[in-house]
Amino acid sequence: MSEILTPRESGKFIADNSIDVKIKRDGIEKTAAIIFESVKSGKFTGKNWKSHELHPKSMDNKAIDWIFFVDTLNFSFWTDSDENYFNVSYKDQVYTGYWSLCAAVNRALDEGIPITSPSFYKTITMEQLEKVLRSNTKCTMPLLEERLSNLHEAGKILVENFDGSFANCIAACQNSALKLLQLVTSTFRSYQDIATYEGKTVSLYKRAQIVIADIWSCFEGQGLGHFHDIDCLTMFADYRVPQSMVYFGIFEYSSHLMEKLKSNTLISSGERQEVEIRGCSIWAVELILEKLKLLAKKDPLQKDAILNAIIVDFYLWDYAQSHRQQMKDIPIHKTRTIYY
Ligand SMILES: Nc1nc2c(c(CN[C@H]3C=C[C@H](O)[C@@H]3O)cn2[C@@H]2O[C@H](COP(=O)(O)O)[C@@H](O)[C@H]2O)c(=O)[nH]1
Repeated sequence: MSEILTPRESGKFIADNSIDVKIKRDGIEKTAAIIFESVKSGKFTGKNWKSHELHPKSMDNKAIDWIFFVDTLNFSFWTDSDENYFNVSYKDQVYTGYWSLCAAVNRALDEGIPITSPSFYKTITMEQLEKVLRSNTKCTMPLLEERLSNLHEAGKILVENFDGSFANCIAACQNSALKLLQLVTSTFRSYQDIATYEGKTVSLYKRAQIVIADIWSCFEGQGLGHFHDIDCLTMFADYRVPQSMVYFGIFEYSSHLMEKLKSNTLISSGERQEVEIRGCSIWAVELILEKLKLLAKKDPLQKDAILNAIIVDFYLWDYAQSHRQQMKDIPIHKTRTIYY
């Protein structure tokens, strides 16, 4: 296999050659200014991750195994029609999408099921997984078979090679995010999120990067969550952030692509248009970050603000979650995949 471009190199290469997705300079400038104001006002910080009621609050191995379990299943929650949506009730709240996965995991733990322990999920049965992920509706989370095999693969490797916890994978990487990224993507097949574009092998590594970002967020950059090179990560190329990209005027889709998305046409994993949406997401966040850093440099009070692709990504993702109504006419791309 030809040399694999890093996610950042992949983002630039794809954006430079993209046909159906254009990145708009003025959208970049405007969004950087909006995010900067939000960071400046303290409304948006890296602490948002931990403030969510479903995310772990402790900074220990239990939290690490929770995060790795969730991120091993953190993909493809969209359903082909709204009435088929599954949802999970937990502590008097109803959750959908990514949050329904988190709610289901916490519900299972409350029920005494050690769902996040690799020694448990390495041999989990489909029946047990269906019970853990059960929905209020008759619908199940998509790709259950793939979720089961991801868990069997990850559980087996962690028990046999890392003494039963993902914490030992982190400990083997001398606080380097890059080393941990390389370990995760070379050890767990389900995290090998790469594609071919214009003859080159590009990497998006969405779940491998978000698991590191989630641990960094949960540990507030300390202890096992301290990564001296955390800024080497890019954003996490999923199907939700592109909605924000269109909303903020950063992305302009060709009419051909927009018609395809609006007609709910499935795009297969690795297809050119899918890779362009994901690669341009990565590059657009890099361009926003570059502007953000310039704004912070000019503002003495903000010169020490924590600014990286993670913060920009979380802002855009959380914005899409809290502005569903405003974004309801912006279609997501529908690719059924285990990678995001
Ligand atoms: N780029 C990016 N993609 C993210 C997340 C998250 C979890 N974010 C929380 C954790 C920390 C942040 O502060 C957020 O509170 C999930 N996803 C992806 O979204 C999709 C699910 O969407 P929906 O069907 O609407 O739930 C699916 O591909 C999933 O893999 C993120 O942060 N960034």
